[in-house]
Amino acid sequence: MEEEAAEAVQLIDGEGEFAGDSAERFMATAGVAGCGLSYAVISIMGPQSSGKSTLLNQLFGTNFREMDAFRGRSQTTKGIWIARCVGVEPCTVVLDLEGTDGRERGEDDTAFEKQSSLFALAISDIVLINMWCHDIGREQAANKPLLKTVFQVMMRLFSPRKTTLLFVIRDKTRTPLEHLEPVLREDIQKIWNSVAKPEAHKDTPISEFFNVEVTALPSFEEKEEQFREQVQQLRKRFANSIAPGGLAGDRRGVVPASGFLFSSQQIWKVIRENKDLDLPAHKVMVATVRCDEIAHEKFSCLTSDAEWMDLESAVQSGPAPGFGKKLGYIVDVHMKEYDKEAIYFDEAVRTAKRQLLKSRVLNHVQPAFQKMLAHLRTKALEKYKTDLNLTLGSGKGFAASVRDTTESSLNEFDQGCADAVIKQADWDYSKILEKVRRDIEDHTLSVREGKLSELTNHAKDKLRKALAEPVESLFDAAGHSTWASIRNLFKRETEAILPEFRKTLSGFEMESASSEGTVSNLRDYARSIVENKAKEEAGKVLIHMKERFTTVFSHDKDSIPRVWTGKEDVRAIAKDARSAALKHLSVMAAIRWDEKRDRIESILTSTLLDGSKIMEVHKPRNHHFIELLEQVPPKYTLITPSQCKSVWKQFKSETEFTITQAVSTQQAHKRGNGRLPPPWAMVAIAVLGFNEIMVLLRNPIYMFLLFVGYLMVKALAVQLDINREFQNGVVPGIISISAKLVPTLQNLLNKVATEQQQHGNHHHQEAAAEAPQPQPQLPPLLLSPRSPMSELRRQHMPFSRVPLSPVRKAAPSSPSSTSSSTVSSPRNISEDQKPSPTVEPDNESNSAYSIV
Ligand SMILES: Nc1nc2c(ncn2[C@@H]2O[C@H](COP(=O)(O)OP(=O)(O)OP(=O)(O)O)[C@@H](O)[C@H]2O)c(=O)[nH]1
Repeated sequence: MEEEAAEAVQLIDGEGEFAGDSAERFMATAGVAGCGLSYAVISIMGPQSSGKSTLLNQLFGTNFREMDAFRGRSQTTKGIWIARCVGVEPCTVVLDLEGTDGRERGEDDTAFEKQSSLFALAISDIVLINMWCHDIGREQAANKPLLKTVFQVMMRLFSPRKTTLLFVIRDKTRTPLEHLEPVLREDIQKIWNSVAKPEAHKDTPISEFFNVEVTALPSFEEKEEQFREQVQQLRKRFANSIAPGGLAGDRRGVVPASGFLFSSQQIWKVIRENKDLDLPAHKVMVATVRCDEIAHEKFSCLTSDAEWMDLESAVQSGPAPGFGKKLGYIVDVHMKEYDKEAIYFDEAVRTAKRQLLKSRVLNHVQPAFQKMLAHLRTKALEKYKTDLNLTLGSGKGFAASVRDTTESSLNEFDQGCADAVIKQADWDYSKILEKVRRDIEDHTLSVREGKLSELTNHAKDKLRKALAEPVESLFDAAGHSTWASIRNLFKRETEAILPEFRKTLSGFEMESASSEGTVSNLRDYARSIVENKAKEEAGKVLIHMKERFTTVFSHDKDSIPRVWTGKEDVRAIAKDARSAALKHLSVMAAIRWDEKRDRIESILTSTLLDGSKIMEVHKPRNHHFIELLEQVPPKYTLITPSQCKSVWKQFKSETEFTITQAVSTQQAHKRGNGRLPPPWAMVAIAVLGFNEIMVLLRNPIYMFLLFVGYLMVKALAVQLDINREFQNGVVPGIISISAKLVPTLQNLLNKVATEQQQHGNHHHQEAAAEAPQPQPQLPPLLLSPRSPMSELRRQHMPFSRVPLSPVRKAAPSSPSSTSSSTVSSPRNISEDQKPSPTVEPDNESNSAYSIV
């Protein structure tokens, strides 16, 4: 089917300017750009008004402007025009050149002719040379200068393409073509020979550069019918012209269709600047520019690709499933597009440009890949944390759990990375794999540290519970076997706890040195519990010594508080009590981890206890203390020999008064029991009071009243439960009794007759003075370090009737009345003051000092 005539547009205007805009429009509408290499370019040159446009329009269905036959011969075609042939396959474009030797430009203006001829030769596969039949063989033929120009400019093309020159003889005569053609070819050869050629092409035949074809047409004006018929015949030769054997079958150096316009423009530019036209270099240049353009276009397509934009935004918020597959596909699509369009350009150029495009594309998409890896990294670490917790929770060993969980997390990460990479890139994710490995290691370390410290703390707690309180109890009851018991306790508990700890540690698969080091640290900790407790107790040694002294001194063998009746051997008791205190001191003096027997107690006894025979402490002999120092390493010394001495001195001074009190109480008791008037007084009382005694004896009423009074007092004492009231202290006792006295009395009096009540009261007062006193109780014979000595003396003096309070008092801020000690604690302790019976010593006695 015949297509509509294609619009011809101007490619180069009459001024020699390249009409880029209209040419681009032509390329777009004619659809030439997408033809690849499958297109042909034909141009026609020849004298002005030789019917070139007419021939093209008839031959290719174009609409080049033709001269109106009735207006005379003048130039109608200015510059170069272009149109797509209609109905010629493959795609064929044809260029109509301005006629040569035209009068329009003047005789001398041949520059444009040369330039347009060179241009046509450079870009065309087939060049039609239009010539009048009558010019053949003529010396002054119009086409001779044209041919000369063609051949001359051909020499300016480096590595010229092989072009088909189709001579179209117009207005053929009766002379057959077979006779005309040899003449023409002879003319052509002559002209070729006459053209100055470079040395390299001096002997090159014309056939090297040109395929020369000849055809002849009858006159369009006179034999139009025949003209049309023969044109149709000629048209057939242009079908599949580029196929082997076709008119342009052996053409060379074709520029791909998409680069045709740019190539033409550049060639025209070079020609206009009168520079040498290096076609191979030009071809590379065209390829470079076009491949760049194609690559740029494909890159833009990729960046605005909807699928890519979706993927990119998806990966911002989390790992995108199928990332590598999707991205690989997107990249592939655009790279294939590039390949498709750039395929006909110079291979080296297009490959290089492809590489550049690929790098640019990969650089563009790589941040998304990195983002994907970052998500995978986070995911792997989270998975590791969760899985490790679960595995540890299932009771598996720590090291085994770490090993298994690390492997599965890293495998998953590796798989994720492998899915995220694309085949077009050789992205290396080993570094991030290394980072994940480090993340896992860091987390493992922190968990391991936490678990180990948890285990260690747990074991420490157990040791503390097992050792601290029992050790304290052992020190409270310090004696010969205290340190042996402590050692036994230590051994038993550490042997129970440490192996269990070691077994738990085995799950961590530590190096044996490290594991043993941890166990050893724990053993040291256990020792430190004992040692610290020993130091703590050593700080309170004075208090304990005094407690020990009091326990022994103030209580008998059955732990019953002593009543100092005068029969007791205070000296022996005091010595026992001091000996007990000294024993405590000797236990607390040093830490004994080894079972070797030491002489600390015997040295202390000989230097402190035995060395203080009378009244004052003798200075211990130095060699004893030196021996003591040698017995104990400094780190195990709790109380140094000099501190022992000082503590002992303080202890003695603070217990001295207790002994004095005991002696005083004994003397008072003795006096109290033996207080009878002298015999002469008794005789005088009997003689002088004989009458009163007799009156009393003779009057039964007096006897009766006396008896009733006694009963009343007794009843009151029972009712008020005086002993119990005084157990809470003297002042509370007095207050309580005075509050209860009146109601009790009233209660009693209600039972007795009114008259007898008055007598009863009178007798009660008398009887109360003589009523048997409750069992006398001794005051506590302890000196509190916070009680001033004068106060204690006042409380224990015979004229003081107020019994000491048995209440335990804590007085942390109470100043000590004693001299300073090198042992730190005794200033702030509380002291037990056990309930003691009151005592009524008659007078002071200094004889106690003979014992101290
Ligand atoms: N004698 C003769 N005249 C022809 C033939 N073909 C066309 N013409 C006439 O020649 C004149 C010029 O025709 P064009 O086709 O415009 O010639 P042209 O070579 O394109 O002219 P320019 O483009 O101006 O150089 C017209 O008047 C045509 O009628 C032909 O085969 N023989």
